[in-house]
Amino acid sequence: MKVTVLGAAGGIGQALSLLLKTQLPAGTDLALFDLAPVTPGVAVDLSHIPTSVSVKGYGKENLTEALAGADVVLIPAGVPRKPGMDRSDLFNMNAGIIKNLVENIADTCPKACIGIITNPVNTTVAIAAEVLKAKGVYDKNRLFGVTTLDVIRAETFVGELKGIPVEDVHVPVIGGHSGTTILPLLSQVKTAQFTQEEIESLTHRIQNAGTEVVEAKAGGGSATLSMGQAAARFCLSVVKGLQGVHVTEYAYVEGDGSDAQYFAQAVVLGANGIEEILPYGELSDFEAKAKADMLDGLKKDIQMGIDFANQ
Ligand SMILES: NC(=O)C1=CN([C@@H]2O[C@H](COP(=O)(O)OP(=O)(O)OC[C@H]3O[C@@H](n4cnc5c(N)ncnc54)[C@H](O)[C@@H]3O)[C@@H](O)[C@H]2O)C=CC1
Ligand SMILES: O=C([O-])CC(=O)C(=O)O
Repeated sequence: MKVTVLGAAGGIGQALSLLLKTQLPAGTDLALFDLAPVTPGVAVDLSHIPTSVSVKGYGKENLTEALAGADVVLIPAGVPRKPGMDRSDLFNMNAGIIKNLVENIADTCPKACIGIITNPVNTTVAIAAEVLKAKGVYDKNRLFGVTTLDVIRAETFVGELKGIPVEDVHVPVIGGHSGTTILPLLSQVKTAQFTQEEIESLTHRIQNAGTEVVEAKAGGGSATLSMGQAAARFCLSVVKGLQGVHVTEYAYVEGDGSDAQYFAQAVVLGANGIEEILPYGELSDFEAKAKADMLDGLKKDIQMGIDFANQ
């Protein structure tokens, strides 16, 4: 098994790589690629941790080697937000980075499962899909926008509010990964009941949790540590799936298109990536209205990615 991280020297990349070095199954090769000159040093640093995961760093001339034989590629390469910006403001900087990196994946490891972390996820996943299609290697069961952070935040906030252990909290989060496109389904939480006021304030907090971190970091970037944890959890689940153990995670994927072409929902991961997309079940009136109100925006985000990739 080989896992490659593109953007491995950044805030997310380093936290993620540390967690993968300590948690991937024994025998896994971990390849770290970034343009930053510190990248080989990050790999040497991690290589001193005594686990049976081998780590190698690759600088900007060695993307092909970093990707060769990869089973899973995680992409946190790109620019993060500063206070006052929306995720969509990152499009101009990050769209081209994703296009270029995914072209290289298509050429070098076209069968890899790809997890896109780079924002705006609503759009960058569409760019990646179009690039893979143009190269004739698109498999919708192997391309994911990583939305695990929305799920772990929702579970943390509900656990805190209700005073219940977070292990006992399960919150589906569907839709996309920005603002109102992030839709937590609090009506489906089995271990807690909410007043309408709590539903509204929790939904708002979950949708704005990224901004909460951006503002608290005061110009020093966005979520990196919680995102490292979220991406590690997502990656470990994909790896488990590839090894034949079915695991369910939420991710932004191409489904049946009944809501939007790409939509975050529960997916069963297996030996070929997505084995099954699970229905999200019945929504409360509040959730149904929130979904109806955000779909146009999500579709526009997706179209922007399609147009960019095909221009
Ligand atoms: N999906 C999600 O839930 C989340 C997504 N993000 C997004 O993740 C991205 C990365 O965030 P951070 O790690 O905080 O940023 P960062 O600036 O700390 O790290 C980004 C890294 O990407 C590298 N990079 C830039 N262009 C590259 C290229 N072409 N190839 C390889 N590496 C390249 C940079 O050298 C840098 O080391 C941002 O777009 C951010 O908005 C952040 C948090 C959550
Ligand atoms: O808010 C941001 O820019 C980073 C992000 O996607 C998140 O923390 O959910």
